[in-house]
Amino acid sequence: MTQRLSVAKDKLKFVLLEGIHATAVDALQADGYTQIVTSPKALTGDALVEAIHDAHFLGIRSRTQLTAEVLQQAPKLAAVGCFCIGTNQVDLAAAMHLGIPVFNAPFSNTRSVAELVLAEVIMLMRGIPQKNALQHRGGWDKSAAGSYEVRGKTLGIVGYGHIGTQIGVLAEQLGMRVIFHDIEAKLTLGNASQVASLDELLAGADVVTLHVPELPSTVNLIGAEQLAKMKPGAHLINASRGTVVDIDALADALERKHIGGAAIDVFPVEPKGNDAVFESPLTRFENVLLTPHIGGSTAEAQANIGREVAAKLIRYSNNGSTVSAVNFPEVALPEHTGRSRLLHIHRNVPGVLAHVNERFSQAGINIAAQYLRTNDDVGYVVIDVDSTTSDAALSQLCGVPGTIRCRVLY
Ligand SMILES: NC(=O)C1=CN([C@@H]2O[C@H](COP(=O)(O)OP(=O)(O)OC[C@H]3O[C@@H](n4cnc5c(N)ncnc54)[C@H](O)[C@@H]3O)[C@@H](O)[C@H]2O)C=CC1
Ligand SMILES: O=C(O)C(=O)COP(=O)(O)O
Repeated sequence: MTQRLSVAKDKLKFVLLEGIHATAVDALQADGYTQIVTSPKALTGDALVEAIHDAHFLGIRSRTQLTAEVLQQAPKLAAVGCFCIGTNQVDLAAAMHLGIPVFNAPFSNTRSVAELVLAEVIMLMRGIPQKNALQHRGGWDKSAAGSYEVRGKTLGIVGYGHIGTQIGVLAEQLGMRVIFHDIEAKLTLGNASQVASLDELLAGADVVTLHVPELPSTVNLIGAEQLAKMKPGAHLINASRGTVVDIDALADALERKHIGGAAIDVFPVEPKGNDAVFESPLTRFENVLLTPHIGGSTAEAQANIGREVAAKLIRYSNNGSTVSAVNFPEVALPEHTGRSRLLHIHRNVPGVLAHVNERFSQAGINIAAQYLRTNDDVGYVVIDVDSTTSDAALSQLCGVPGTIRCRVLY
């Protein structure tokens, strides 16, 4: 049956920043959404607030910083889609308290990162970055000195999640020995083995590659102390987040030639756009492969991410489902049942559901179905009622103490 949303699809505004792939626009249009504003750039400050002040849905990638202050200035915002893996650029707690679920694409670009890292392992072990730089200057260094096969060498993976595991599998196919360190006990794939500590990994690996999220606990995870524990001449790869490595300490370790080379894709401060200047203490080292945060930037990954995150925003908009939201109670919902559906987001204080049910009962409103999930801070309840009672139901629902947001979906 045709679903009639209480707000027509052509009244809902989607703002997609940072050059999100056209597959996202295609998916939204195919579902009947017409108000889609796109921008190739990340926005900051007043420009960001101006762009999203009347948006119902917002799509970003890794650069747009959604602070509590910014989110508060987007009163209509119903959900955020991060068209990438990392969600550290969003104040997730603030979004949750404002009743805004945040979705991401947890694995659409993992293969792209894994392939790049694998290529970098080989490039670093062969000393290609410095040979390439020399040759661009007219030099010629045909020599086997400092150049090694990866077969039989040890790859140390820090963070054995979606990306780390794929790299482990691919590296073993090249004949590498794989060890990893993770704060969780993990199912090991292939012949990989989990070592007891970060120190043990650093002491045993010929190449260390980082695949942890940005968290308070991963800031400067690799600093001077950790670099000193790496084998002399070993290589470091970081395609996770810039804050994970102390760049000055890395520059120092490279200067002293304790570290043989590095491949760095992410930086503590990244240029705001392709027309901005890149500055880093690492630019002076020819044995460092520098890339502009393109680990996940392939045609395949971006097209898949566009479809995947757009589908999550569409499902939340059409149906209310929060499955796979990263900051919100996850409620899985059946498709449209021919009744009216009401959404209620509330502070998770005792008695909210009792209040809802008491109010509905007193108003003579029959609840056909009710779905509830809570986390420590917020609750999300979805209620299906007979369509003739939806107005009365909404006014009861919005009067419940602790309400953050309430609306009729259809
Ligand atoms: N350069 C790029 O373009 C891209 C970068 N990324 C970054 O890569 C990160 C990792 O991605 P996934 O593998 O998908 O994440 P994931 O969540 O699947 O895996 C992360 C792993 O790190 C582990 N971990 C967390 N803290 C740790 C610590 N202190 N020490 C050791 N292990 C720790 C977790 O237990 C988990 O197993 C993302 O959070 C994102 O920031 C992701 C995609 C593209
Ligand atoms: O997926 C991620 O977390 C990334 O870092 C990729 O970010 P991007 O979409 O290329 O800005």
